[in-house]
Amino acid sequence: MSRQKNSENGGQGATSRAAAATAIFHVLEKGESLSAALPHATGKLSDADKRLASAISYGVLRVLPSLNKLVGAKLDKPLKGKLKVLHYLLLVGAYQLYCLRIKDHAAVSATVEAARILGKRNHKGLVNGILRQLLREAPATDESQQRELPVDAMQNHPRWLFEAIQADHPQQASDILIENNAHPPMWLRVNRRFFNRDDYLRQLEDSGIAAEGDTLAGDAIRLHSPVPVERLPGFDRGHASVQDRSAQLAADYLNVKASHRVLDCCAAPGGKLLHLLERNDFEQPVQAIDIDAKRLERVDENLERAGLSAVVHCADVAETEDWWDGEQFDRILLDAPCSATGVIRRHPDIKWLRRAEDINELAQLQSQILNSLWPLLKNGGELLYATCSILSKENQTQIESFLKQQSSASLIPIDEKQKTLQLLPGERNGDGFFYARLKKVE
Ligand SMILES: C[S@@+](CC[C@H](N)C(=O)[O-])C[C@H]1O[C@@H](n2cnc3c(N)ncnc32)[C@H](O)[C@@H]1O
Repeated sequence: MSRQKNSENGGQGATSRAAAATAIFHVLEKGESLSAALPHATGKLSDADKRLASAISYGVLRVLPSLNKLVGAKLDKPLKGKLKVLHYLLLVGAYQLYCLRIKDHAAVSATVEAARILGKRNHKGLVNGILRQLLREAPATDESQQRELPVDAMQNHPRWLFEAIQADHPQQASDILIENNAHPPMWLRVNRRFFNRDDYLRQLEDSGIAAEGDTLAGDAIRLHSPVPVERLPGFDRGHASVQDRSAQLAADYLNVKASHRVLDCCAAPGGKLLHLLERNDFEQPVQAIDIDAKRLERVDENLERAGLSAVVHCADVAETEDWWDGEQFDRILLDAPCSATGVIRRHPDIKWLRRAEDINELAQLQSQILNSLWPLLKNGGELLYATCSILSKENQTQIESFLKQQSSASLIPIDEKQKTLQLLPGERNGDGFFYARLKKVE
């Protein structure tokens, strides 16, 4: 893996290295997601330091085994207990030396100083010694300080996941593993209420942001390089939102009309809900449900930013008696809880947080939710089942067994070639996603 461009000179910024080590510690030792651990770890840091801490922690989790091997070989004995955070700080140091364009001396001094911030002043010598050993053994090859981290895409996945991907996608497995370690592009969704996509592309061009539209997802724009959202024209007024192109296809496949009574299950943080509302003036409010009150706050924020509204319930969607008023729906979007194995390039922590046994449990939960929702659909109505998984147990196999159980369910093919749609990570530059369109027949 070659180095990412990074403008930070690293002369200061020990706090960002300490924050990255702390966030990684919380993911790997406490089982927190990186998106939850980072805000805690970075707290009051400057925006630039937050960005650096984020880039380092995401990067370390992408190539964790490669870094563990590199650093582990330099330690006389493993760092355990209260010293474990130092192990993660060493990974943070090694990641900078191998994968970021930060001058060696700046990366080393900021990382050594971070040991003090982490309360390990007595171990500054250890951190310094190991990072300098790494520098000696792998001198940078040219003026750009290029140094290659030996990365084996398979090795950078847990074995169970490698085997599951291999079993479900034997032809594409090695491409999937490589994509999972890549940096994902930034996709936008243009709000049709304000602009068509060509207008917004022109605004981006005027702002010096290079971008292009997707051929299938009509509102999707891919930026050639990611930018902070504040740079996006009209972002604070809801003119555009960040959403992967694969996720944007839900708004097409749900096949809604303004007259429809629509239910969005598992709706937080509201990406697909907002897309539906941006495109349609529904005659009745869309109902949106999620079990997670904290994540539902994001739905409220997103609705407010876009000046749109929906009826939002905090409930377990499978416990329909707790929230359903008894009137059936024309359309149901079920964006089911899943392994998220299609979005590993965006959330590399998934590789280390998920366990093999989670997949069967998730498949059972998805089946339970599907079966609980089916009676809520009108005859002739449609349910769109979606996951950001690439594993068959949650996708094709799940839908096949549902169709066997529910005689009133039939599949509407995605197009003339495919009954359901399994997108793999990186396909058309998008995330891994699955869609099945189910219709209720009498
Ligand atoms: C893939 S995310 C949904 C993303 C969302 N549809 C969007 O487009 O922004 C899955 C959601 O399912 C929710 N969830 C999980 N189990 C649930 C349940 N039993 N009832 C309701 N929501 C659930 C989670 O809280 C999570 O927000």
